[in-house]
Amino acid sequence: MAPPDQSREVIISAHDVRVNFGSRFILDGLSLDVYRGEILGVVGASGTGKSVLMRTIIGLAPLHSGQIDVFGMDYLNLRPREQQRIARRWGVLFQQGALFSSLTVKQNIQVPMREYLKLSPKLLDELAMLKIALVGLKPDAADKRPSELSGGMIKRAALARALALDPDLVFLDEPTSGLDPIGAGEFDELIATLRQTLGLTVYMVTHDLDSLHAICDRIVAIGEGRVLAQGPMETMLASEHPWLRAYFHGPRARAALATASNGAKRTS
Ligand SMILES: Nc1ncnc2c1ncn2[C@@H]1O[C@H](COP(=O)(O)OP(=O)(O)OP(=O)(O)O)[C@@H](O)[C@H]1O
Repeated sequence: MAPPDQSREVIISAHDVRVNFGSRFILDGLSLDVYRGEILGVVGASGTGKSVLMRTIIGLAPLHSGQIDVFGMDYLNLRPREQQRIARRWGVLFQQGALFSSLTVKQNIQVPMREYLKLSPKLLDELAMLKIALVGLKPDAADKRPSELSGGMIKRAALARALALDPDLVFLDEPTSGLDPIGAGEFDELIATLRQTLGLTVYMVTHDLDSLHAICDRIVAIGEGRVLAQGPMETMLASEHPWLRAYFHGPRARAALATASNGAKRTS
């Protein structure tokens, strides 16, 4: 494994993380670093614990042992008030968006704002409309409920909610799953643009090889409860691990690689 990069600021540092449900350890000695400003892609076979790791980092799944620092703080062992202060510096896009179905897009975006900020209704509306524009939704999406939105619009609305508090860090759980290739490509571009313009650090769980090629600076491959490999795409392509070979050299991977090197449109 590559030595830690001392020259870059570490935003998330996970060390020897173990997470279990009953007698089964999903994560068993996993260590990784996430650097400021990077887009990190987290990959692994289905059920290897990618979502569990993301949820553990943000305190939604119980850590059995190990250490996780976020923004240099041992988040899980802070007092609730300090945890709140840290948590408002990140936004989360859960799988399927996880929007409140009874609320409009605007109201969904305002949920974290109401929790953390004391603002007038007028300002809350203005801020929500700004976020809606930021993620490329039309203003008329504001008053729609999730059931009235397409899959791509739901992802954008969920991203707008993740950005509600101007976070430094966003967690994205399979942001392009369920989108058609064009929609997925546009969503990748949006993430890359937001990283650039807002200076975000992006932690992205994904199965999408096109996304990995198109926008990820580094990739972490998870399996057997730990990190199998981490580094840029070249490191993944050079790995001899059987799962990595199958994943990064299979037919879908070849198509994604061809797409990336031609700068062409995605394949389905
Ligand atoms: N609350 C829970 N209780 C018991 N088992 C759980 C719980 N949450 C997750 N698991 C188990 O942990 C394992 C890892 O789940 P996780 O959702 O992290 O996988 P994943 O790598 O994200 O998979 P996918 O790529 O399919 O989304 C699975 O076997 C899952 O059933």
